[in-house]
Amino acid sequence: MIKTFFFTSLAGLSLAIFSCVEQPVKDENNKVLLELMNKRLEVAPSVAKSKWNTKAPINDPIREKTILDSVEARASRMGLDKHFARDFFQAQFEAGKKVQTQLHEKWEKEAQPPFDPTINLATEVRPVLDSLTPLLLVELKKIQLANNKQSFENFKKSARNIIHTEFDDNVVEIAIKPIKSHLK
Ligand SMILES: C=C(O[C@@H]1C=C(C(=O)O)C=C[C@H]1O)C(=O)O
Repeated sequence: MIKTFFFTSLAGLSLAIFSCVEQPVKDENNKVLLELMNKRLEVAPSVAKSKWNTKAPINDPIREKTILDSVEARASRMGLDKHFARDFFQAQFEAGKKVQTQLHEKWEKEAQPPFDPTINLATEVRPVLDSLTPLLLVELKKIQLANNKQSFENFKKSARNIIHTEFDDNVVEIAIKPIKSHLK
């Protein structure tokens, strides 16, 4: 009886210690990834403004291909699944383009004149996006390595908490979709 009690308590204690040590580490990984995804989305209004002024199309497949090719090469060097990396970045592009489209539709309705001062896409805006790429890849690698006990549903909840409310649920869903297959 005493022996059973002792072993049950020991098992309970080990479980408590294990969850205290393990869980925050994984949550922290997801938090950093989601914060970076949010930062990337926060650049979209500046991209939208610049394209509104210059009337450039929202979609730029050549620029996307350049980023994706470099992402694949970096992923391979890091031992990160290049298909996962590619899908993830394509999803970030789609989420960002959704934000840009929503803003252009709003400005269309409001007959928004060109913004002043003009923000230069190539020299001021895109470098911010490029600076986030290697940081996102490092966090993706952590997600790939984690033996995920955490469900996609939990990740989705964290995503909604961390990604700012100016980005609607649809934008969040688009951005997190490729993570689904990596969190059981
Ligand atoms: C952000 C831009 O708009 C779109 C989204 C991209 C992105 O999220 O990196 C890249 C190219 C465009 O299709 C851009 O043109 O730089």
